[in-house]
Amino acid sequence: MNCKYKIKNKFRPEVCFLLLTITAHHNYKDFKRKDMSGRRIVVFPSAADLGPALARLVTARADRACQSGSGRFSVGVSGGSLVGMLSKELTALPALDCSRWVIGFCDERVVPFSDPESTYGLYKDQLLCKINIPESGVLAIDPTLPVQECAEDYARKLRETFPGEDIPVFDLLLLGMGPDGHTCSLFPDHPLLEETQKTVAPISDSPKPPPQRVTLTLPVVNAARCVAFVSTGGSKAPVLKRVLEGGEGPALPAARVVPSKGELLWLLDEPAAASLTLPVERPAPGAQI
Ligand SMILES: O=C(O)[C@H](O)[C@@H](O)[C@H](O)[C@H](O)COP(=O)(O)O
Repeated sequence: MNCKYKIKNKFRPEVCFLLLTITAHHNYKDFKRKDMSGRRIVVFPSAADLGPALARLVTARADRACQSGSGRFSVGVSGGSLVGMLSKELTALPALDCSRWVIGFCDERVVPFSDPESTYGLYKDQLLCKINIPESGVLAIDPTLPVQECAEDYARKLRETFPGEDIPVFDLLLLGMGPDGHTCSLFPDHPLLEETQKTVAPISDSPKPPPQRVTLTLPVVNAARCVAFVSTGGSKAPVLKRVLEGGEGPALPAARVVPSKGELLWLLDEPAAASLTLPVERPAPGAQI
């Protein structure tokens, strides 16, 4: 068969139409998965089903980051119920290599690490002591400092960890959301929601105890390459509807997480998603999200 015929045959109109149809279907599927703001809402039957998918997301983004220019994976973690889920799922993975990971805290309570309220303390016991992350890869606060100085010291640590970046760009931030719509330690109607200069801010009047905390500010959260909320349980259903589908009054803190360039994922279980009416994804068991 001469070359000319081969080329002619390969690009027969029906072949082109088939290729175009497949490409369009793939793009439509991808477009359909993301709503207009590039946000994806992924719903799992239960928190037990969500956990392994979260671990797959973290390790997939870690692999991607470690193979990128930086050669490392920077992830910010939150407290609350995420500590147990993330620790359980990551420590269950065989041969997880965290040697090039950097773990920061999206927010932290200014209490001694031995205090059961210390997010670092909980992660240290449940995760950090069980993975091969170097000590230099864990960005913990100095809880012995007064809250203002503690925030300034943490901002310094971020500057050193993300040299040359006025606003540190994490590869992945894992956020929770309270029943009042707070995330990190950014609470409804709090002046910190308007903070645009600081990367880390102190708060001394947290409505969720303990009162003294430090938190990443929205500029840092919204600079991340990927932000994934993890929210489970029926108690979150009403506020999730307001955050994801809109409602009266000023935007709640979780609704103000709109990454400027990065991806936004909401990982929910069915009880938390029960009040939603907008399109969501329900992945097959074991699917990569
Ligand atoms: O340290 C904290 O308090 C958290 O970072 C906080 O922002 C948490 O993510 C939400 O309160 C949701 O917590 P739950 O998932 O436990 O409801």
